[in-house]
Amino acid sequence: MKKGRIIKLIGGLYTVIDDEGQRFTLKPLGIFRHRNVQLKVGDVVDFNEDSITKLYERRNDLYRPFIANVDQVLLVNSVKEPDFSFLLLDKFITLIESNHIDTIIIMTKVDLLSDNELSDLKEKMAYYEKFYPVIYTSSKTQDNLHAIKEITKNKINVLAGQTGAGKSSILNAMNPKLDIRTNEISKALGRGKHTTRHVELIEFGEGYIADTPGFSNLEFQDLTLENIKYYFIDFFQLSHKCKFNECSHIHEPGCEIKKQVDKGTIIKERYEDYINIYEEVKAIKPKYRRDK
Ligand SMILES: Nc1nc2c(ncn2[C@@H]2O[C@H](COP(=O)(O)OP(=O)(O)OP(=O)(O)O)[C@@H](O)[C@H]2O)c(=O)[nH]1
Ligand SMILES: [Zn+2]
Repeated sequence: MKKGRIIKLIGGLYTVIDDEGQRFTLKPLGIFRHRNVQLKVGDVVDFNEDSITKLYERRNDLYRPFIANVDQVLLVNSVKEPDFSFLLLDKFITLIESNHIDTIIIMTKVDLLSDNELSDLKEKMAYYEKFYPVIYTSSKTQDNLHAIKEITKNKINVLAGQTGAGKSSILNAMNPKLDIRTNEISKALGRGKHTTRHVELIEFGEGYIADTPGFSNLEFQDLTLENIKYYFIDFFQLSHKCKFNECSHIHEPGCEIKKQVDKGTIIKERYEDYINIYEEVKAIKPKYRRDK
């Protein structure tokens, strides 16, 4: 009996890799099907010569992308082309937090900004650095790639970020062995494969990354209005100071969050994004329309 991790699924056969990096092609025992358990890429399993025999408990379990035991999301933002957007950043963070996964913020294409532009952006982003690791990089100049290597070591990573942000380029810069042109990686990143739920873990520095555009579609269907305030972890940490226990930080008197926004300790972009996301979720959840 051996233990390993599922890194690939093709035609009902799973590729499992053990601690020594040896790969095995296996099928699952019938018990999984009988119990209606679907094994996923990322799963930790026991196996014998030809079959997967046991599934270990999952740390987390995503449906889109179809993957288990993700350690962290590398949220890729371009500082330019396309322009950096606080709203997009906060939308992605909200979705990632709602899945209880760690967020690493990657700010890429820094080669496209002047020193002044970059230091202005860094000043604002310093607020986020209190809550999330923020790494500035450029796939073009290979600037600071070692910081990405360090933070992804021995982890299962998923990429996220808007189209054109520079995700494939980071993949390429981190894993030149892959030697795939960016647009081909784009294909490998799952374009058109959503329906077949293809996911594969590939080597990324000294860790793994899923070759899927995780969280690329910013859908808030699964969020509830009441929970958004928990996904803004900076708000959550201060919320015990709000006058009302279940303060939504929007219209209640004695709201600590609004106080901090006025004082400038919470940047106003962050608060505006919260309102924006709140209103968006409210609009897609008809049941909230009646009472408000
Ligand atoms: N100057 C500069 N250009 C970059 C950098 N990284 C990526 N690009 C360019 O930005 C464009 C988009 O990069 P991709 O890596 O394909 O972006 P992506 O996030 O994978 O995009 P999708 O596949 O559409 O999701 C390409 O033309 C890249 O050459 C960078 O660090 N500096
Ligand atoms: Zn409040």
